Amino acid sequence: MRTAYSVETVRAAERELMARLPEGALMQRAAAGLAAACADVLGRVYGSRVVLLVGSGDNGGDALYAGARLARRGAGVSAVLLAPERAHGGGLAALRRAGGRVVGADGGGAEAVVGRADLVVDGIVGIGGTGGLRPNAVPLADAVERSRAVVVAVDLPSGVDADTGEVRGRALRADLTVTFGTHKPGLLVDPAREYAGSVRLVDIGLELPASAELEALQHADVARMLPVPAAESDKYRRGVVGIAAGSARYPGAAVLAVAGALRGGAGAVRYVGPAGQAVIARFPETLVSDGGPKHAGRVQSWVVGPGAGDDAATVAEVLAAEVPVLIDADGLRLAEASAVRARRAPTVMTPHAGEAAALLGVEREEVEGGRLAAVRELAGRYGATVLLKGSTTLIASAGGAAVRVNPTGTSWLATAGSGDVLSGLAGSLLAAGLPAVDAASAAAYLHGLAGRFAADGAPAGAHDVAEEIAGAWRSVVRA
Ligand SMILES: NC(=O)C1=CN([C@@H]2O[C@H](COP(=O)(O)OP(=O)(O)OC[C@H]3O[C@@H](n4cnc5c(N)ncnc54)[C@H](OP(=O)(O)O)[C@@H]3O)[C@@H](O)[C@H]2O)[C@@H](O)CC1
Ligand SMILES: [K+]
Repeated sequence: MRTAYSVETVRAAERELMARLPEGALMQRAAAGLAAACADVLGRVYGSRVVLLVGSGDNGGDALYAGARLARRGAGVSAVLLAPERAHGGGLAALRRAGGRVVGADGGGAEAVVGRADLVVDGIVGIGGTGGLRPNAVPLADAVERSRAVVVAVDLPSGVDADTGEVRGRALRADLTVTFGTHKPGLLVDPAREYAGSVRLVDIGLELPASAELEALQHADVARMLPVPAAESDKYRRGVVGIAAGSARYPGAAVLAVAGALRGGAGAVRYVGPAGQAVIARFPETLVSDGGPKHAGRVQSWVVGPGAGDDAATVAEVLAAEVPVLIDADGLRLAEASAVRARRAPTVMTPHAGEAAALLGVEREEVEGGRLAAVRELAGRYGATVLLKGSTTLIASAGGAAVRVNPTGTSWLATAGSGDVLSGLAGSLLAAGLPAVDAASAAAYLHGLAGRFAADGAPAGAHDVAEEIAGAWRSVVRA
């Protein structure tokens, strides 16, 4: 499991550690890790041209000490000071001793130096930052974008919000971010994550609490969650998932939700709704019934909503069931908030940004810009586990535990019907007995991998994604 901690927690851990170490030791650890990463990126340090963008705090200090290390190995290092009178004194002295030079930020000279750089180190601001880049950094950011230099961000790309992943204004785009002690939420959540490039974590010895702000599952975590049928399992013990989806107008949504559900580990899939013919033609193993959910027979979980059109009665009927329920797509619009809140069995809601915005009564851009706040707010309001789909899918539970961020997503998944497959898959894992947050996050993980396998560099349809779930499952449990 990869974890991320808030700035406040990082600061507390830093204070505790600093009290036990000689002054400056922590910064030296950070700078050593940063210099090593820069050397890797450069390949050949000797003779390379390195430009440090240095702000007013310790983030700039890290950059200066790392620059000194690179200068001692023969790099030509120039530091651009954005706040000359507040630049880290020790770091500046170290750089000068190593033969580095200092360039003023004003007057255009700095931009010319950036234009000739092989490597730019962004030490403008780290976890002490608020808001986007300040005006005097903007011409430099332009010069960096125009240049062919590789950009390495120190701790965070400057201009992004460490705790929320928001980008309120201009930020510097990095190819690599070297972060210290732990990931910060902004490195895992869009839009900030996109600015970070790849992320390298340098251990500086911080001791962090057990519960993190964010968690990103990895293969081994998902493998532990996935159901394994025992010798004596019958279909009810493996779980039966009910799918109440599709309409005369959208029969395909039912087919795709069933396709996902059949690959999710439940022992059987029941379908109720007007698309029974289409479902059975494609998947003869489905148990199709034409009464409503109440008359469908025993299920251990329900999925309601994909392609449901305006069938509010079915949504209400499903919400009254005392088994875990997943609400998706049209179901999110049709569900009564009070009926969701009144449920005692777990509820999972799977909105994309537009649906989440409608539920919260805000603009879509607000959700996209502040995904972490939006998913937490929805989970709290509905007393549900909420999976907010997107380039970084987030899963929050009502209790306020760590938010999960799915690391396997791919933009190829932004295709019609892909969400229907996901809801069937997650519903199936719920029927198999996974806790709501695990069912939702394991489903997102497998779905993302399946999307990557299906696309493999070329567009793929939602049914292709469903077919690759088995391959994704195998790759997770065999890793
Ligand atoms: N924690 C750890 O374990 C370790 C931390 N280490 C390092 O220290 C870094 C944190 O250092 P830090 O506390 O000095 O803050 P930092 O980010 O350099 O900001 C400095 C000042 O910048 C200003 N400012 C604010 N917003 C701004 C903006 N948008 N654009 C421009 N300027 C802006 C604001 O001052 P203001 O101008 O508002 O008075 C703020 O106080 C951390 O990221 C890591 O690299 C490692 O060395 C070792 C282990
Ligand atoms: K930075």
